[in-house]
Amino acid sequence: MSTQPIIKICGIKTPAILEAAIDAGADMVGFAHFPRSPRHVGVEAIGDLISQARGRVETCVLLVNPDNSVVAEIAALGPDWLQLHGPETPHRVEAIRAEAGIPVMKALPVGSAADLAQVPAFLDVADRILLDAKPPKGADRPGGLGVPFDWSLLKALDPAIAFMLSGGLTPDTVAEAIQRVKPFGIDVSSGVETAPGEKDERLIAAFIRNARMAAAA
Ligand SMILES: O=C(O)c1ccccc1NCC(=O)[C@H](O)[C@H](O)COP(=O)(O)O
Repeated sequence: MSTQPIIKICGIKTPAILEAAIDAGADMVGFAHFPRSPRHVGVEAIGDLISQARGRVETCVLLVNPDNSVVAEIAALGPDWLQLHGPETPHRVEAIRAEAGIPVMKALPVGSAADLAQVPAFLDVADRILLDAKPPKGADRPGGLGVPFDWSLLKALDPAIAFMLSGGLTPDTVAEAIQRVKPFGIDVSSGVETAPGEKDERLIAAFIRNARMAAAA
C-alpha cells in the first residue's frame, strides 16, 4: 500500500482559491500573515478563511518571528496550526507553542548539509518540521520565493525524521520530489501561481493530481 504525503497549499488569499484547493483535495492550506509578503492576509480576512475551511481542510497561519500579542491574536481565530517561518530559536518555538495552545510547524532553511544539523534541536519543541530552501542573500522575505534546494543534501538527515518538503516545487517537479525524497508532506506556494501572490486553480489541481499519482505509483 502506498503512503500519500500530506499536501499543503500555502499563501491562499481569497475564498475562491480556498474553495479550489479544497475541491482539488488539499490536506492543508496556509495563510501568510507577514506584511512584506505578496500573499499577506490581514487578521480579519484570515478569520473568515479559517471559518470557511473549518472541518473541511486543516488550516495553518504562517508567521515570521511573531511577538506574543500576534500569536495570541492569530490563535484566537482558531487555526489548526501555526507555521513559524522566521529565525525563531528552539526556546522561542516552545514558548510560542505554549502561548498559542495549538500545534506548531517550524520551517528551517536548507542551503547546505550543515544546515540540517539544526533539525534535531527542534524535534522536541515543534510538532512538525518543514524544510525549505534557504533564501538568497538580500531576499525581502524568508520563504515563498519559488527556489528549490538540492534534495540530495537530505541524505545526511536521520531517515527516522519525518518532514514536510518545500521550496520551488511545481506541478512538473512534484512527482520527482515525492519519489526521490519520500517526504511526510509537501508544501507549495509560488509553483501554483501565475505571478507572486496570484494563485491559479488549474495549477493547484495539477499539482495535487501529479502528487497523488506519484505517491500511488
Ligand atoms: O509566501 C511568502 O511570501 C512567505 C513570506 C514569508 C515567509 C514565508 C513565506 N512563504 C512560505 C511558503 O509559502 C512555503 O511554505 C515555502 O516557502 C515554499 O514556497 P515556494 O518556494 O514559493 O513554493
